Amino acid sequence: MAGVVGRLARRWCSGALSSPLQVTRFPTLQLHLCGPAMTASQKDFENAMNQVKLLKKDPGNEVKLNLYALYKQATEGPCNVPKPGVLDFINKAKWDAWNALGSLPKDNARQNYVDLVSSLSASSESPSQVTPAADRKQPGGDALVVTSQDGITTITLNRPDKKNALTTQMYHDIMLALEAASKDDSAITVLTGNGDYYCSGNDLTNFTDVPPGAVEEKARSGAVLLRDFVDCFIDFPKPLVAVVNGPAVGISVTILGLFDIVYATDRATFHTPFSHLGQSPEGCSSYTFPKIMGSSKATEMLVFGKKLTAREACTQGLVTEVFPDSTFQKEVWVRLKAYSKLPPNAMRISKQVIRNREKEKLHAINAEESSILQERWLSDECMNAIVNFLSRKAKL
Ligand SMILES: CCCCCCCCCCC/C=C/C(=O)SCCNC(=O)CCNC(=O)[C@H](O)C(C)(C)COP(=O)(O)OP(=O)(O)OC[C@H]1O[C@@H](n2cnc3c(N)ncnc32)[C@H](O)[C@@H]1OP(=O)(O)O
Repeated sequence: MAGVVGRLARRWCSGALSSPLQVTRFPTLQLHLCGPAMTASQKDFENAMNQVKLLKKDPGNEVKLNLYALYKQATEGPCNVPKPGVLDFINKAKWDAWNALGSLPKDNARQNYVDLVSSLSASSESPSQVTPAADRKQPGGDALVVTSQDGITTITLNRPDKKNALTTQMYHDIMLALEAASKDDSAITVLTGNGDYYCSGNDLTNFTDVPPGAVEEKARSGAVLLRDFVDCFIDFPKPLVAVVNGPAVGISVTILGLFDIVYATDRATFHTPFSHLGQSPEGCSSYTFPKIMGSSKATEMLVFGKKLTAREACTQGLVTEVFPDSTFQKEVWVRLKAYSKLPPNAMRISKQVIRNREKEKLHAINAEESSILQERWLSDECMNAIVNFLSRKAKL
């Protein structure tokens, strides 16, 4: 369903469909500063277009028409195309909605569009009231959605139909998103997932389509990608929070040791089945996990693939706090919004004080783990496990 809504949302945003309602707009920091008379900026508008992609509920045809009409009015001005024929129902409905806006100025239409999207976001169950950062590059389609509001930049894994498995493109995009978040004016950065999973780890199809004779090169470039990816987490300068909205597998679990806070729904599980996959730990977990939970508990997870419940992971110190699934989103975002109002420089510096003395060591561990994994990817154990998954013979 989310995928369908997302696809529809893209169509509206590209002007194919569309929208208005008078609603209370959700104020951004920028608009607070500018005062109430300001209208939405182009950036707010583009943010709102991105936000539509994250709506979990289909808002219904009337709202879609409103969105369409406001989008057209904001970008092209008053309706300027011939009225479609009476039997061309869909285009006529769209034309009527746009035409009904009359001579509404573009600025007002833009503002109304932002207001409407804000009201839809607030009433949906997704991380509430976050507005996408329009200036962020979001390549690779919508598999990654970056949003920014209230001092929080949120990076959302958005492949719910694939349990948010990470494609190579997504690794690159997450690095770009972290790079941008490290420099933007947000105080806190969040990683979360859309749908019932947080993340099912590395997309195992990353191992397919390797031309004969190119396996070693693929493993080498994979190890470079992994190392660069994990380095970005080691070096990330602001408080980094994982909002674990469901089960987590593989690399999405191991890198949690590099986050500053991990909030989890009680539905989440934490699973690192590396031996089952013929692989070995990454994300600095060979160091962070024993440090966090002691070496025998870390061995149960990383060597024997023991799956932890959210509460077990919290007891072991991997998770900061567990929330009932029914109130998870609400409680977590209220908490994070409060934290995001703390002085950002103080938070950055305190994070540095806590983390910096470990950085060099973590980079060395990351390099070592990546190099070991490069060898593992070439092993029969690993290749068999991937073939078994892809041929639907084995799941975790
Ligand atoms: C040499 C090349 C290197 C490339 C680049 C490397 C970059 C760095 C790599 C870092 C190392 C990382 C290691 C890990 O993360 S190990 C963990 C890998 N993950 C898994 O093994 C999970 C596999 N998935 C499952 O076991 C199950 O899908 C799961 C238990 C997660 C859910 O089961 P459920 O029954 O609820 O749902 P489905 O299986 O039906 O899943 C729905 C669809 O999603 C697809 N899916 C899910 N997870 C993955 C995945 N990890 N990779 C690819 N596809 C995945 C699944 O196939 C279904 O798809 P279809 O609907 O099309 O069948």
